[in-house]
Amino acid sequence: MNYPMKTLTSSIIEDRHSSIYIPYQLLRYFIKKSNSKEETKKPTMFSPKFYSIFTVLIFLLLNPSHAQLTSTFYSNTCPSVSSIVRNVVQQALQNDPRITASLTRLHFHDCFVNGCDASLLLDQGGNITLSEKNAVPNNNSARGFDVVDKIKTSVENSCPSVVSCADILALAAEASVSLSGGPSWNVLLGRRDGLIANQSGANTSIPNPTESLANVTAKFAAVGLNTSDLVALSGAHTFGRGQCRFFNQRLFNFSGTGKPDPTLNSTYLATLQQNCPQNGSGNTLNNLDPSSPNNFDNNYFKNLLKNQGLLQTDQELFSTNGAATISIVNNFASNQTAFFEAFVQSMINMGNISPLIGSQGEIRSDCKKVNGS
Ligand code: HEM
Ligand SMILES: [Ca+2]
Repeated sequence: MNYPMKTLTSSIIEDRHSSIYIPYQLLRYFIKKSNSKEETKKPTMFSPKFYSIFTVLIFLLLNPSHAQLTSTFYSNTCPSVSSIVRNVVQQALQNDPRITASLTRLHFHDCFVNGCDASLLLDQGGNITLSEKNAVPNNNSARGFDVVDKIKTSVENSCPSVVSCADILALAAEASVSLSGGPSWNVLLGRRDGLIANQSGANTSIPNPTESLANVTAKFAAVGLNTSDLVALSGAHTFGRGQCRFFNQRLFNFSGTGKPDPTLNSTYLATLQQNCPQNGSGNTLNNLDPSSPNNFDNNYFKNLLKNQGLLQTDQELFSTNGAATISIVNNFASNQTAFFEAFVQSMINMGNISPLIGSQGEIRSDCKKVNGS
């Protein structure tokens, strides 16, 4: 399935956050000024008006801050990058049914910290004193780094020093979703790799699974994502696993009540209590979507309607009184196409979080370390 980009030009320049908003307003000002005069002469060469418009246009062309990610970024330098990435993910999937989920999560954990700059992939050592890999949300949890390295090697073999690790994470997420039965889309590319990691940023910016909907919403808002993005992207919990330690606070003594979380379906609760006994290993794995654990579909939302969300933050999307997220969950539960379309748009939104572009950062040759270190 392909999702054509919306009529971009008008929406982009009307968008106050767009880097070309200010020059656009300037241009409007000059046009208004010229229209307000009784006789509207066309600007001729060497007239002051011509220079004003000319200056604005030159500014637009030269201002690097309006450069953006594009789906054609590697069409000349690495035209088959998408299929190279896809092939390696497909290979890995043959031995590990979970890998597509794990790779999708890596892009999320990268983008929420310093933007989508592959900061997550840097190993601790040398100038990297505190890696993101060792941050609480990632340590003994984030996985798939070995497959990212395989993808990078395969891409470097065809197109050395051209494709960033940040773009590889975005491409791997798309390949993962579509190989698991979800939508396909044109990934926007042109990100460059950062030179630093931000462990404390990872600890604070990535939502944790026991916080309130208000908190999670605020953490999404902090990176420019709204409530619809939150619900759509949470739908990624349609595949992959969660360890007991991330939700066992719900099972026996929820918030000091001495009882389980009341928004847990009783049959589902019994299964989870059995799989995650008190004083058992917190590392035992559970399917995030018990109804279709490896398929990218809208069952995640159907589960929420039945009080079968695994994480507290999952169930909160549907069970928080009066929340704006409830109607979105209902819509996605009843309409998989609506979910897929929203998911694609929100993945693009997430992939656009403060990318490094132009001459910022670098193209790492090894995703685990900054070049020359
Ligand atoms: C809304 C806030 C979110 C919270 C609190 C959250 C939390 C978690 C937690 C605790 C796990 C289990 C990790 C483990 O047991 O090791 C998990 C797994 C996962 N998350 Fe999220 N997540 C959120 C949003 C997202 C988003 C936006 C995506 C992607 C777009 C995503 C994709 C995944 C995937 C695919 C897995 C399974 C990974 C695997 O099996 O390796 N999550 N998440
Ligand atoms: Ca599923």
